[in-house]
Amino acid sequence: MEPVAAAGAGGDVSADGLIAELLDMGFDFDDIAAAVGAVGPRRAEALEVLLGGPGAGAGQPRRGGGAPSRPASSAALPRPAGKGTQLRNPRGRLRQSSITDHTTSGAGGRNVSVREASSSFPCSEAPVDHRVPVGVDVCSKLGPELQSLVENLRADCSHKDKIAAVLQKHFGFSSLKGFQMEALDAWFAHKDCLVLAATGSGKSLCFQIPALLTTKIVVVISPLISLMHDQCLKLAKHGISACFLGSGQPDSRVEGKAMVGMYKIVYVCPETVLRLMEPLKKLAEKTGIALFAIDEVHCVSKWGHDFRPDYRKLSVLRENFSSSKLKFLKHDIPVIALTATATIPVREDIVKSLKMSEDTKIVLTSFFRPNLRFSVKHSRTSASSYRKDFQELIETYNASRKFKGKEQQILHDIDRYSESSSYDSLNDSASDDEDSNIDSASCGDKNVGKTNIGKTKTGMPLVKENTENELDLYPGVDDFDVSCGEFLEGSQPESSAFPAQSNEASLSERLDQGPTIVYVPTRKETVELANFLCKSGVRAAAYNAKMPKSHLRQVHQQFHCNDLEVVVATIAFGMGIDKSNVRRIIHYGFPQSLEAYYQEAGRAGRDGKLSDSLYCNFLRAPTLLPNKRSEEQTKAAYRMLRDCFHYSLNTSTCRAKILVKYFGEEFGPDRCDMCDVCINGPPQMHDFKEEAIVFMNVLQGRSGDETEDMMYSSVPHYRSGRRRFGEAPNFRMVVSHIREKLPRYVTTDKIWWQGLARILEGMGYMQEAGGKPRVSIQHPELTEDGLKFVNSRSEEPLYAYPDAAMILAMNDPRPFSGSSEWGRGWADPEIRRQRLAGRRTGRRKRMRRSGQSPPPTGFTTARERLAAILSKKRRR
Ligand SMILES: Nc1ncnc2c1ncn2[C@@H]1O[C@H](COP(=O)(O)OP(=O)(O)OP(=O)(O)O)[C@@H](O)[C@H]1O
Ligand SMILES: [Mg+2]
Repeated sequence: MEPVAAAGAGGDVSADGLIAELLDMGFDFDDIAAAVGAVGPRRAEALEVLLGGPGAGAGQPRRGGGAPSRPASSAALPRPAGKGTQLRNPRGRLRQSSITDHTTSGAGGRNVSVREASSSFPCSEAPVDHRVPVGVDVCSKLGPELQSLVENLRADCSHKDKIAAVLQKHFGFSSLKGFQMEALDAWFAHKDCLVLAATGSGKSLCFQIPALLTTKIVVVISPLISLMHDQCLKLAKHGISACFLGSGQPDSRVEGKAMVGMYKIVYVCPETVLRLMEPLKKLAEKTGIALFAIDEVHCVSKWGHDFRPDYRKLSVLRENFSSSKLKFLKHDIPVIALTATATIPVREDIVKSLKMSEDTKIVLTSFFRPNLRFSVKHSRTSASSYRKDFQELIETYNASRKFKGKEQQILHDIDRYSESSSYDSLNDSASDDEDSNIDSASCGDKNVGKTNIGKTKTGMPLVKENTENELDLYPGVDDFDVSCGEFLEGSQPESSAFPAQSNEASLSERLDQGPTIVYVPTRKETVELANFLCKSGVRAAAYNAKMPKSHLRQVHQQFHCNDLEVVVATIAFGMGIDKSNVRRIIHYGFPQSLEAYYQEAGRAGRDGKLSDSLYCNFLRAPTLLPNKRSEEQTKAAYRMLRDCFHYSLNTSTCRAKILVKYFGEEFGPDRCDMCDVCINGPPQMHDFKEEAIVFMNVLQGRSGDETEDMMYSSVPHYRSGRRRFGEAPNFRMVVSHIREKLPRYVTTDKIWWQGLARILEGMGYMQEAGGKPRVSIQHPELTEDGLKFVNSRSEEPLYAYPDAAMILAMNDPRPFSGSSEWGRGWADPEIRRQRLAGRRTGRRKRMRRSGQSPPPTGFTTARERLAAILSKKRRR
């Protein structure tokens, strides 16, 4: 609403400012309208009128000594949308009355316009004033600008009353958050809106409330079945009818019912919405569609962390549901797009790809989550040193138990899944994010057995294909999707949606620290780690997209009922999951981007209480999970992975600051005072000049002299002369060379030098040869600036903070065994035997992976194996 300028000389504030101010002071709106109408936007005089001071005449003082009282006229104010205003539809469900002309364009809506809403403020009932003759409409005394202002304000008050009523009735909240109100304002104004707000901030209400304010339907596009399921269950608990549609929905009646407007909120996966264009047009004409909401909209962008090609096609919504295309529409059906994880380029991509209107309202809130405590734990152990890495977590849960460490029942047959999951290499986990896998597979081969996991129904052995089909096929009433296909208001009482709800109190007492989600990169690890935790006495379960839906449903329910202490999951258990008391998120292995990390970390502390987000760093550069990507996307994916790696190694900048900055936000306080970096403080800065010069010299083909003076000695450049390392020296070779040639660096291992390379890369002195995308430099090469620096022989120091890997390397120096020592080792028969055994194991593993049968075992030497092969041949 545009502010109306102060009217006339002596006006001390704008009219709307004054009205807002007086409303804040507690005066009644009609009284204010009368007063401002009479004296204009002058604070002192309007107050005089309101307080019945000199010249107020018959004006009734409203503020007495206490709180302002509601005048008699307030009886005529529009009532919140309670039972009285609800209309019964033919099917007997309660429907909310309309409040704006959002309801007028669809045939099913009741026509209540802004004017009609405002007409429930009878201006003639304004308090009597000597300047306002009895019986004269106050509004008619106002100028046209003030009149429209007053009407808008009245409509606004009406909206707010109705919103407050549905908010309280359905969700039990007393008020909307600022950003939620802004998004609703955009909807009232028929505008498209992009909402960028922190995880757990309450974005869902921005599209759920409109469904309750009109007779129309809200269509929500969501990427994950688990997420749609979660939200439908919640809505049912709040008495709001909802359903979800997708290829996993075998009950075609649900879709039919949804398309004739039987559910207030219809969740659809993107593929399905593209198929349903014509039925949706009919729905828009007959019942009306209030809003299209595209949740987790970062999936639209190729540059986001979770690109879904079908999301990109959702521009059809803006193209097809506009008043220019559908003549029965008075306004375009607004599109609201929501996410917590969009960097600035991703935001631009979203608006462009969805063809959102030019006047799209951008609602942006801080990404900072003040109750999340970020920290990184560095470990040199392998990712499977569960005992060491999870001891603390096990103790946390076992501390309050009577029988400490008692093995817990495993939710699923762990051996069965270990067997099937042994096929799950890192490669397979890439598709874990696609819950649609579950979706589509469930409609697949109906011949596959229902319960037999070890063998198929036909007795076929458990091979990868069978396992995958079988794991995803659980048709029947017990099916994950079927049972949550439709949620009628009140049809899913709290207890039936979450059967163990009644146990919550006692269980939550025991779970004094709340549940934990551990994210691991592969499906195999979900099972292995869950197994380990169960055996250590923790109530844990695995969750990944390839598990049976009945299992996934059980995990969901038990997690929500606090029956589970730990869920070990892949990214399939990420986006949108809303459980208030999750206290700890542990990333055991690298996420693929900081967006994914922030998204998953955002599952914690949604009740506002202090929660931990711990990240385990194994000091190895993470690898990119295979996926279909263009060259450009691969580069972007590497960049995201590198940002993630650098975040974990950072020792000097507040972690919350890095995260919000990543999303383009300036972090006001500069530090969160909670993360490990803020608490421990940065390490001491170090002058890396000497090491940098040695490293850069060696890169240039200089052999690296033992004396400080020779640091700059001009040994022939490897490109022009000795070509010691070939065109692109390998990092390991460079480091071995330094360690061999310069005794003072003999205990300084590769991870330290990699840290130095990161510092030099950050300064623009070093890069990966050939510009290849890498997470960590493997073939270091000096840039122009690097060459200038090393040749300048400047006396300037090179101060920097050592990163986490460098600190760990300094605290835990590793002895160096050069190639000469390796050669000497062969002379020792025991070392030789061990090395040969190691080689054999490696070869056997490689062969098994590539599907070949490994050579027979039981031979200790190659000679024995050869003899066995020869005798076999002879026998033939
Ligand atoms: N106005 C409000 N007052 C109090 N609590 C609220 C309000 N709005 C939402 N919430 C609560 O905030 C929690 C998170 O809401 P929601 O799931 O919509 O978050 P989100 O922003 O979509 O998060 P994510 O990005 O993780 O999907 C819910 O449990 C909800 O009940
Ligand atoms: Mg959400």
